[in-house]
Amino acid sequence: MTATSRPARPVVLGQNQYGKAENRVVKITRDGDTHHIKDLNVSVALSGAMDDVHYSGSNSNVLPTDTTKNTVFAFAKEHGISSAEQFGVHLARHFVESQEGIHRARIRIEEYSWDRIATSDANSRFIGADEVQHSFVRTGQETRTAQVTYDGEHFEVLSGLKGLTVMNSTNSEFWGYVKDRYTTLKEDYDRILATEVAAVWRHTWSTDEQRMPRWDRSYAETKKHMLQAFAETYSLSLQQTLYQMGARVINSRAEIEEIRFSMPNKHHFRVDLEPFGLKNDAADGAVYYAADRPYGLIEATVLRDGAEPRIPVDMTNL
Ligand SMILES: O=c1[nH]c(=O)c2[nH]c(=O)[nH]c2[nH]1
Repeated sequence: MTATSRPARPVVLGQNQYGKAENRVVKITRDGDTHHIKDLNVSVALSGAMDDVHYSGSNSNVLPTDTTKNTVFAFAKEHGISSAEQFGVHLARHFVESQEGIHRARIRIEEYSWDRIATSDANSRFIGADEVQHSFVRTGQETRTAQVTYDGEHFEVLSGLKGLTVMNSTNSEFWGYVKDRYTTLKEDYDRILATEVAAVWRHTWSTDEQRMPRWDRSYAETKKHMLQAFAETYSLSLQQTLYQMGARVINSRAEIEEIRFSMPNKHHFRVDLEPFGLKNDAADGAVYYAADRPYGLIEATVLRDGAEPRIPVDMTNL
């Protein structure tokens, strides 16, 4: 070693996890001639005593990712899928409790929903007035999400949705903001407010002993409260609307103590039609240019007072 050479720095392994990502599992349940669809995208991430596989290549603690994939499909068949959250709880518990080397499991799920195709064809097999029992169209609505983490003692369940596009064609203003030498935006006293809501909310439920929420009902109610608050808020900013949506959920749902939103402001600009001698006032029903980018991006967490903020600031992967 020369006087100037330095010893190699010791290197250590940091956070690590592994598993099979994006298992696309579709489960059909037949109720007589009436079929039901559960369409999920399930990602498994496991961690625990995994130093050896990284340092020496010993696989003695490694449950293959292929096995985690098989487990997802086998559980769908053996136990069914009552809700994304329930399925996630079941899988997370299985991986941690069946494998000594696995200490933590995180299951992320996206759920795609389908609507029944309505038809009036007399030859079709109907459920209700005119719904076919086995023909569906993917709804253009939101994607439901769930993330379940289990460490052997506590579960953390984050439910959510993304792609829920909403618009108020009035009852929105934006004025009184800071103006500097670069500000050109005109104050607006009657504008369109539109956004594509992405939200993640954290349940207080964390162990088997306490009663589990009824996941599907909790989801439906949470979405309803968000939508009602969006529709009922006379908005002076998207930030204010976001807060009202979160507050409505926290005040209405005891099982939820934190909710985070990421909401792009889908700008609709009133078109200047003066060159054509046309007035284009909101009050008369205006024509707007729907810009897709750039967009304002409004993000915030709303919590029950005293609750700890635990939903990650960047929730794009949840
Ligand atoms: O609701 C809004 N919030 C803003 O912060 C903002 N900024 C902007 O240019 N338009 C808007 N609208």
